[in-house]
Amino acid sequence: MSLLQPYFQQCPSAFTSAFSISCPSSSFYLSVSKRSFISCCSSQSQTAVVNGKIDRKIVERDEIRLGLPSKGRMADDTLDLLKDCQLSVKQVNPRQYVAQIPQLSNVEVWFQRPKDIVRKLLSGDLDLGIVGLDTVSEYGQGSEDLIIVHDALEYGDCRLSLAIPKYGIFENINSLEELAQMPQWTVEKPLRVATGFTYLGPKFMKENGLKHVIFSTADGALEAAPAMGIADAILDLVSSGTTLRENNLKEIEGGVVLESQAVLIASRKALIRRKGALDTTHEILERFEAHLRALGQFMVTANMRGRSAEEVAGQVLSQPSLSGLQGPTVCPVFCKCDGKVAADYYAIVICIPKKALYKSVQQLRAIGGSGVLISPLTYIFDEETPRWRELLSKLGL
Ligand SMILES: Nc1ncnc2c1ncn2[C@@H]1O[C@H](COP(=O)(O)OP(=O)(O)OP(=O)(O)O)[C@@H](O)[C@H]1O
Ligand SMILES: O=P(O)(O)OC[C@H]1O[C@H](OP(=O)(O)OP(=O)(O)O)[C@H](O)[C@@H]1O
Ligand SMILES: [Mg+2]
Repeated sequence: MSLLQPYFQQCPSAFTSAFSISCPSSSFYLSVSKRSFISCCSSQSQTAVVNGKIDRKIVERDEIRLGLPSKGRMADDTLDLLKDCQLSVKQVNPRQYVAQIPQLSNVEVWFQRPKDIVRKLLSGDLDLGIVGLDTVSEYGQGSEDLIIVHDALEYGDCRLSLAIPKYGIFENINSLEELAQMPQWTVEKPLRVATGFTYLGPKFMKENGLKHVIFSTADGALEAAPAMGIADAILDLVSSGTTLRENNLKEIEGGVVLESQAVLIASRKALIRRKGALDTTHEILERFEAHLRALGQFMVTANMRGRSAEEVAGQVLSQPSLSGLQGPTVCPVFCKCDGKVAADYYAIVICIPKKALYKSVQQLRAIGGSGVLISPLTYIFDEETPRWRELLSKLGL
């Protein structure tokens, strides 16, 4: 029953109809239906039952609502990303939960806890949001109304991973398979897993054939549960691994449920039905893509001797790390020799991946490049981002 507690507290009236508990032959699984999340939220949407299905009408409003994490480790990085994309959020004071982005006049920012962002997207109270993929997967429960618009915002990296003690009966257990085969787990005495992920946890165990498992919830400091004797294993987020190490716990092969980072998500209904939502999403997506793409690249200019622009371009393209985004830009550099204006060398401009910086400089030198200048890039706008095409196709547009 403890698993139900957090949801029950928020939503007592929805309790009986919203939750389903099933006890497959020898295990205990709990699932919380998608609808329960909808009914748990104080929705502004209007609900009707059409052909036995809930049809949620979209409530008219002029603003597009973007949910951002109000606290925790995602909050500052999210504001930094928006700022880097020239979308600074103007919040009058930190305790005010609504804010504006002057560059996007039709957008209203609402600061919420990450899990509430997902719940409010499902209920129609938000249109767009930024949270970790772990939160979307846990609280979105595969809802078709949630669309991942950008799946890699390059911060908030972590993984949802199963961990067990390094000591005692687990000393020689190093994989999920070995854990599943331990004779200790029976119907009467199942493997006890402490987690905040009560949807993804049971789903993962079921998919991996672990039969005798029981879950309990806790909101934080889960790593203490095995040493306290409350649980045998934990399922929690890991990034550096320090918390696990400091608590004598280890991850196991096959025990990663999900790799997560920050993502931009949207409500499908809002994108399709709310005026301006798709255009705003396009602009935010383009800005994110342009900024994140530029983060990984340097702009390189260099001088090269050659008889023609084609000859110089040919030399540059002969080097594997110098092909640039679409090939090199080659410009003649003119000088006056013996009274005649002529181009005897060329300036080249290319983008190179930051990872290949030194290799690229070596290759440029090898083909006679000199005066190599490296500058950071702020944005790379392509003709059209692949993610925008993907979004349109997910929406059937
Ligand atoms: N150790 C970590 N390293 C990197 N990212 C993390 C880590 N832990 C959590 N995250 C990411 O940050 C998100 C928010 O985590 P945070 O702990 O700030 O909030 P929360 O625990 O979900 O909120 P609350 O404690 O109010 O329920 C997580 O959903 C995950 O995507
Ligand atoms: O692998 P590490 O880098 O050590 O990070 C892992 C820890 O980070 C998260 O907790 P958080 O710090 O968010 O505290 P919380 O338990 O209050 O959520 C997570 O729940 C782990 O406890
Ligand atoms: Mg946390």
